Amino acid sequence: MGPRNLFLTNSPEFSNDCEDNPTRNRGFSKRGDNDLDPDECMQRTGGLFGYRRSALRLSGTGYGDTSQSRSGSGSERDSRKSEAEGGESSDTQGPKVTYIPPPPPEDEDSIFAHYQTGINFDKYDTILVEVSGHDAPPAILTFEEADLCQTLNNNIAKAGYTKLTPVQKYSIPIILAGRDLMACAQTGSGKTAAFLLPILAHMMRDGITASRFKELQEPECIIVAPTRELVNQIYLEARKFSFGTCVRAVVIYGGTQLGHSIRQIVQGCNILCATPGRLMDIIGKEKIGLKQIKYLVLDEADRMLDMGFGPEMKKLISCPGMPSKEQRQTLMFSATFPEEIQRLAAEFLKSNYLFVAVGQVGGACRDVQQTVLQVGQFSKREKLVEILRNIGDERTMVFVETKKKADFIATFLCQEKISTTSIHGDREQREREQALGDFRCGKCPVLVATSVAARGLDIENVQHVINFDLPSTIDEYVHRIGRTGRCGNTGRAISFFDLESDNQLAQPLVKVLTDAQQDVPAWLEEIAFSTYIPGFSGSTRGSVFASVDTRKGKSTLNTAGFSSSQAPNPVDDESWD
Ligand SMILES: Nc1ncnc2c1ncn2[C@@H]1O[C@H](COP(=O)(O)OP(=O)(O)OP(=O)(O)O)[C@@H](O)[C@H]1O
Repeated sequence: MGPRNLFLTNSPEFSNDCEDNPTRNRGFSKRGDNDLDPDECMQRTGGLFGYRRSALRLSGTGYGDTSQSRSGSGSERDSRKSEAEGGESSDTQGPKVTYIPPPPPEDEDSIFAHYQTGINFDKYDTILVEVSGHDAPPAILTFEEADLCQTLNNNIAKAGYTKLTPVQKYSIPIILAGRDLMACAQTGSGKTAAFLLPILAHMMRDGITASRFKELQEPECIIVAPTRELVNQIYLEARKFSFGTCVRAVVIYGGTQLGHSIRQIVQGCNILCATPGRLMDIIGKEKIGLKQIKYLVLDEADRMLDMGFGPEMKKLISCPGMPSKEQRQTLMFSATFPEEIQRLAAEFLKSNYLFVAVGQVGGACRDVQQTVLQVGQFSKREKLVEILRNIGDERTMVFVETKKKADFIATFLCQEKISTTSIHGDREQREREQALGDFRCGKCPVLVATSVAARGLDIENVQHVINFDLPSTIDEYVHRIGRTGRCGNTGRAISFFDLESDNQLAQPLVKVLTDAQQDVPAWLEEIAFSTYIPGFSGSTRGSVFASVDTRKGKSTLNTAGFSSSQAPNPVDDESWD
């Protein structure tokens, strides 16, 4: 039997993958003493199905050293959603995790390495911005107006930032004014610096003293995000902007040795970047005290508050010592913010929080050229290979729906002599980081990923995103395609639309394409029309596509400070609502 046949027999296209209930897998598990990767726990506890190795053996497939060795780190059960999470929940049973991530490079050039803004960076200025809530401070137009300290200004310059992005123009003065904030801005438009810079400015103003070794550290700021790779990225940004200051940022996440996390913390910790599971474990071990918390940041906030992570976040804000919402500043950022999640968020925020929406809430980045192709399940692999051969060596992320399929497609592409690696929740953390590293440096220009890589990851030069499988929600689609077209650069997204399984997504997809001024195929419009649900607000399968702050009293401005009635609206306002 040739390799192709081998794959056919293993093919998820022919198998009936188990689909888990997303809530069953995550966020509700117990915690104890041992050092178990919460993510793996999630998969184990997810199903009362025990701990098994994947049936898909990859040895001898040519998938090579960039590939997945099956590590026994996860269960074979693939879940459409649990995986997405890439998730972190917490639990503490299972084998001891010994992985210690290599320390990031310490030299200044590496710390400040950055990629260039793209040709459309200046177009950000024309995007409409809505600010809702009372007494919002005016936007700033330049970094100088923010009046940050000299060290921060130096770091901003070394990072290559010369001009503020819209979300930064509005969020920085709001945070500097001490207000709570929910901010929604398109993917790749600089939300990370929008919260890091004003927090650091406050810390400098308050005269933070150098942290020292203590068994119990009391950070001033906690930043949580849904995936390990994302918190690590946020940490690297925090380290960059705090360079040369007394502020010490620390990162902790699942899949790494707990002892290593503790050692990082006890050396001093002002800003703690963490995935929820590891954070709660560390708090439980009394290595982190919450009394000094002044800033709580939820990045990818809609994800952090949904059914998967929401309970964990609630536990966090009710932990002993955590200052009440009146006593701390709570900041939430995302590119998508479904209305029902906005309502949940109110529990975390002061009642006078401000809401900043840059462009259409939940809208796709306009710098991404989106194409939707009708491709049936059985033609997808052939089409993928055809597209990848045309693309050549340009960096491409291929999203699939399940972990098993990620393994399968990555292996298949390697067999087709397309240098590929993969990232998903069943891979060991070491392998995940290796895969990301190989993709970042171009060693493997194709990264096959589940939704674990959909949010937040900022990788230079990703020119293409291919949705081999469309995700189950439109918000997920927006995040996935946002891995390209970042910071004013252009990118392309190609999505395979399967008439057998994707029709529910047609209507919100047409809306996202239209809002981003993309061509909408006639066949897709027809499907959207035939599946039209009156009153439907744009999303599918449980998530609602928000278009506004759920509260009243908004004012609409563009980044130059014009009201919406004064400024030309570049967006077709037609709504499915
Ligand atoms: N003012 C700026 N000038 C130049 N580059 C910037 C500026 N602000 C941010 N960047 C760069 O733009 C890239 C994207 O920023 P960031 O990752 O914060 O986007 P994001 O809005 O959080 O995206 P996502 O929604 O995908 O999480 C990063 O490489 C960042 O360093």
